[in-house]
Amino acid sequence: MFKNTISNLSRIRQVAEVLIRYGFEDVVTSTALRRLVPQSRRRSWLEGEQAVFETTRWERIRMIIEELGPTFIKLAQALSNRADLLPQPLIDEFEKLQSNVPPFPVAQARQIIERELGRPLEEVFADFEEVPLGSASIGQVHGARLLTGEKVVVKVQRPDVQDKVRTDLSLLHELVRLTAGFLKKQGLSNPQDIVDAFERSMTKELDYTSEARSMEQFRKLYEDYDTFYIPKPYRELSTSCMLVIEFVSGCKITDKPQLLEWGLSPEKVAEVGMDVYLTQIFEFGAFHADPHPGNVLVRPDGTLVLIDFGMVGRLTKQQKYAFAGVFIGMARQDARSMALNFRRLALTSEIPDMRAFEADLSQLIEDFASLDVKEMSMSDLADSLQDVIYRYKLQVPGAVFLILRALVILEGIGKVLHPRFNTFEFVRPYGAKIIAEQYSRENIQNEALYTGTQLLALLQTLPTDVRQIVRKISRGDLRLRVELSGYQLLMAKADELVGRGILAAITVAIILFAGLSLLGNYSPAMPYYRGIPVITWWALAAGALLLLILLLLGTRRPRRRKPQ
Ligand SMILES: Nc1ncnc2c1ncn2[C@@H]1O[C@H](COP(=O)(O)OP(=O)(O)OP(=O)(O)O)[C@@H](O)[C@H]1O
Repeated sequence: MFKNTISNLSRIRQVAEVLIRYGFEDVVTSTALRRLVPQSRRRSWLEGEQAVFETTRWERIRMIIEELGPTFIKLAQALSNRADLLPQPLIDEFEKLQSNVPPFPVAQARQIIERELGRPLEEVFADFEEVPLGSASIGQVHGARLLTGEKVVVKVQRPDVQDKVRTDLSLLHELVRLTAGFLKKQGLSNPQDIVDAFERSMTKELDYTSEARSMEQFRKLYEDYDTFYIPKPYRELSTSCMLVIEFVSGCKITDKPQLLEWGLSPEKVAEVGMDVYLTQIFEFGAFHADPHPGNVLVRPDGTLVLIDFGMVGRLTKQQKYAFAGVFIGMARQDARSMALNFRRLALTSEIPDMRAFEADLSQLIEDFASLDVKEMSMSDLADSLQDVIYRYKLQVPGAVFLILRALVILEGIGKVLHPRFNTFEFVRPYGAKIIAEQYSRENIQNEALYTGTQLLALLQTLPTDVRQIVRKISRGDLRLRVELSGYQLLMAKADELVGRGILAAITVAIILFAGLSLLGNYSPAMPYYRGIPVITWWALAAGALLLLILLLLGTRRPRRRKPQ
């Protein structure tokens, strides 16, 4: 506890120092510097960081995040598709956030490897490359060769990264708690949920055994594919902060000159890439969530290789059908079906104003229908769908955002390889497949079996439950406690409705009685009718009519309001 507080405090100091160094405003005032920075360090900051002051505010925010380390970099990357929350120039900067950060010394990497293996490095590896192949915010990757001769890569986590991320996450939780009111006003109603989800994904990314498990799962799913390969993890040499994987050689998928030199068709490579991804999303419901070009390699024989399974998205079968249903609804220009599938997809199925929601989806369909297929872009569609999700505060599974982001990245890759690349042409056949799968005999049987099992469970417990109730009734000690939420409101409403009903009944009776009697029997010569002056009957009828109008106005339905 004490240790936590101390590390939190020292991290707060570090964060504050970085913020002050880069300045909150476009110019760092010398007064602010004088007050906050000791004389000895003031000059070096001003001289050493001169370039900082020539940058824009958005660039400076990106630099601050880069300097604050892995947690903030990953958070900014996760927020880089929230166009509803962040200004576009900041999103552009966040997209530049490179995972390439300077490597840490190889001596430290060796130390970590030996600690994790529990023996000297030479007892496992015949060679170990000193210069890393890549280094990112969480770890770095070294090439190596096992004593058995196999070429491998060793992914080693940065020293203390787990502690640092834990401290940052606790700071983030605290920050969100303190600013919840402000964030709510900015339209972010569930910041704590966002941080929770982020914490879950960071925790997974920090556990390399979870990455190894995902690789094994995907290797199994794709074992029959000869156009696609996933390298093998060496589980016996891996721990939560060190991962040994089979080495694969290949070029980046976007390296068109290299593909052409190998005699491969870039268009074909793009097709295979898209196919592999769409099967992950629409068939397996589990997908590699970070398909940036550095993670998708191509071998000289054209086989596609995916590396880095640190972030994997998953959809349940029902979520998968609902997600596909949104796309199918759109392709069929059916806003209602799109809306219903969105509702199935949302974790809370409440959509306050379904009609307005459907109207907005109709508009979205119209906007896209007016485009030529060539003009359609996945990134525009992803923006529009995300906009609808945020506007109606739909709590859709996080995997949905990951899919949209992955499809946008893939579209970018496709366009590099194939000038006329169109994501929608690839997605279309999957729609038909999904419909066929959803209504397959097997699925219907499974659904029926599930419902049947539920029913059976109910029938099994029913006789006992009924017997118990009957016994209580016969003993006279059955008590019912009914709790209704909004009971008071309900009763007040009921009172009001009963009052209105009686009034309406009386009014209608008077109108009928007075009106019909008068119309049937009235003659101008008649001063009285049934012993009452005719003028009184007229007054009664007019009063009743007025009452009826008032009643009708009172029961008028409130006007539908569009959510903001
Ligand atoms: N199995 C492999 N075979 C060959 N090279 C690899 C392999 N795995 C990783 N690399 C190299 O190491 C680099 C970093 O690997 P990886 O993407 O797994 O690490 P990371 O820390 O998650 O990085 P990032 O966040 O940038 O994706 C890759 O870009 C690639 O050059």
